[in-house]
Amino acid sequence: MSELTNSAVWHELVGHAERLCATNLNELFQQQPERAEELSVEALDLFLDFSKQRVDSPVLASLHRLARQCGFEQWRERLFAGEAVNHTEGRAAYHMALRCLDDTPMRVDGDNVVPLVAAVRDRFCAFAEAVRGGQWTGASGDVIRDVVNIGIGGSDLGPRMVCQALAPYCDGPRSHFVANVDGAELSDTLVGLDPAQTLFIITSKTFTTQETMANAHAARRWLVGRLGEAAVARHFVAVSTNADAVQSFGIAADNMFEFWDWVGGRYSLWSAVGVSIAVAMGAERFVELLSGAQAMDRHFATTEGADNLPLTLGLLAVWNTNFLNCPTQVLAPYSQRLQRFPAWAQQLEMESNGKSVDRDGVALDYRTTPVLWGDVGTNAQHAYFQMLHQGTDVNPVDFVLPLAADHELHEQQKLLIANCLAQGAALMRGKDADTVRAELSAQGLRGTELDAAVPHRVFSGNRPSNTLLMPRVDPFHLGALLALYEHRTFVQSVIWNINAFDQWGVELGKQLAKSVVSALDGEVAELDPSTRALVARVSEGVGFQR
Ligand SMILES: O=P(O)(O)OC[C@H]1O[C@H](O)[C@H](O)[C@@H](O)[C@@H]1O
Repeated sequence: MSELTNSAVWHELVGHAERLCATNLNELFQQQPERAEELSVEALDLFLDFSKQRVDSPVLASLHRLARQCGFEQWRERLFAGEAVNHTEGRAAYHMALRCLDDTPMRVDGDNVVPLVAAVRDRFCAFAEAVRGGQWTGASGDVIRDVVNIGIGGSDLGPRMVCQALAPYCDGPRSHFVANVDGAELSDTLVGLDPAQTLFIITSKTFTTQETMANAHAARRWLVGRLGEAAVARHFVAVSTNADAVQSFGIAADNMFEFWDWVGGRYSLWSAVGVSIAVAMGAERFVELLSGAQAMDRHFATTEGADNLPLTLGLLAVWNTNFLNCPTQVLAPYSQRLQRFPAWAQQLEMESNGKSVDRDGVALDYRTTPVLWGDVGTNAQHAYFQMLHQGTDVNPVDFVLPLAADHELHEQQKLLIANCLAQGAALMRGKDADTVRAELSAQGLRGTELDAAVPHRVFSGNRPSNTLLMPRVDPFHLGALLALYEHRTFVQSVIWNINAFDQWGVELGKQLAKSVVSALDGEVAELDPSTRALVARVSEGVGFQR
């Protein structure tokens, strides 16, 4: 047994879960009439209602004791002090320094990185403004109309999601994102683009990622084939920590924006990785995004206990995962603008906390991250919400609801809001057999027909959810929302005693992809019999042509 699962507070929480098994949420509201007011927390106009979670005051008190026992305050201090919390890579996880917009020193290995960060930000923001203003032109003097970010994982998901979420603020050149090594994405993107008016931003922390390099070289060939080699300097810039690889690719140091190894890929949209955002919506709005995140950092770093929003969200997730044994966690943004938010959060959460050994490498005897998934409401209601309401597993939902619309279709906004609130209510309340029976009887059903119909229409209810209200999807509040989820992820990692900032689990597949490429090229490669047989089959021309 681990120290964690053997601790008194862990046992206490297991006991609470057993106790609450017999109580449903509707009863909890009867026992605690002020529950809706009491089980809520607000920061920066983000209002979290967690009264529909299966918790009561003793559970919350134990969860906060668990956080103390796991050294939450000390770990938070170490994170904000720039210590090497990512110990398997010997690095800090200091994305908060990227959104430090004042002179507060933030040190990594004794060096204040804030001036360095500000200098690079000034450079890439000035570049973004020059592209937007038409001072940075293509090789033939044309204004840039289309910007293509080529990157994958953290070098894609963040900027792609932000540009979609803040589309109404994007008044610069059109932005495009290419991630997949499947050439279909790049080919489709290039259709209709004029090379003379197109700028490529090659975004890769390592500048060695196979997919990004393949797409970058293909884009380079496309451009050089039309405008000649000399045009590369005006049509390609890079964002990376690897200056040598950028130069070998043929991008001059002047056209590279750097970041640092203490910025994890999935935490990097705040760095020069966000240059595509700055080009799309302007430096001022990009800085607004940063300031929302910085405000959430301050809230997280300085607010104690139950008033701390990311801490609350993190502890609720731990409760649902480890004590109520919920297998997955659903994200349901009720906002078309936030369509890519679940994809971004998937990398954030599952790449950070998808671990099965603790910080010392010892196998865990408790679960870490559940599967995180979801899509926008109301679409998701007409797809998989059936399972959320009546399936055998209980999957807690985070409803994220921006209130103000940025369009004139106010009646539809009302419908959107109503649907979001109704889904949380339905998951919680359910509908019992007596109610169903009465409804069906009123419709004239009788006897065996009635008996047969009832079970299919019963909802067990008692299914937990959070409702997170935000005023609107604007740069400041989006920044705050994203930082909230980043810190929630960190809180969970502290409870689980795992390193949230490495991702060794993605390496093996990358290595094996190289072996498979060799095998497809007819070279000898060490492969298991199953994969060798598949290679032989695709090489014979079934669905694959060299
Ligand atoms: O930015 P890059 O170095 O190209 O990395 C892109 C992505 O690929 C890696 O495999 C990691 O799993 C991600 O954390 C990273 O964001």
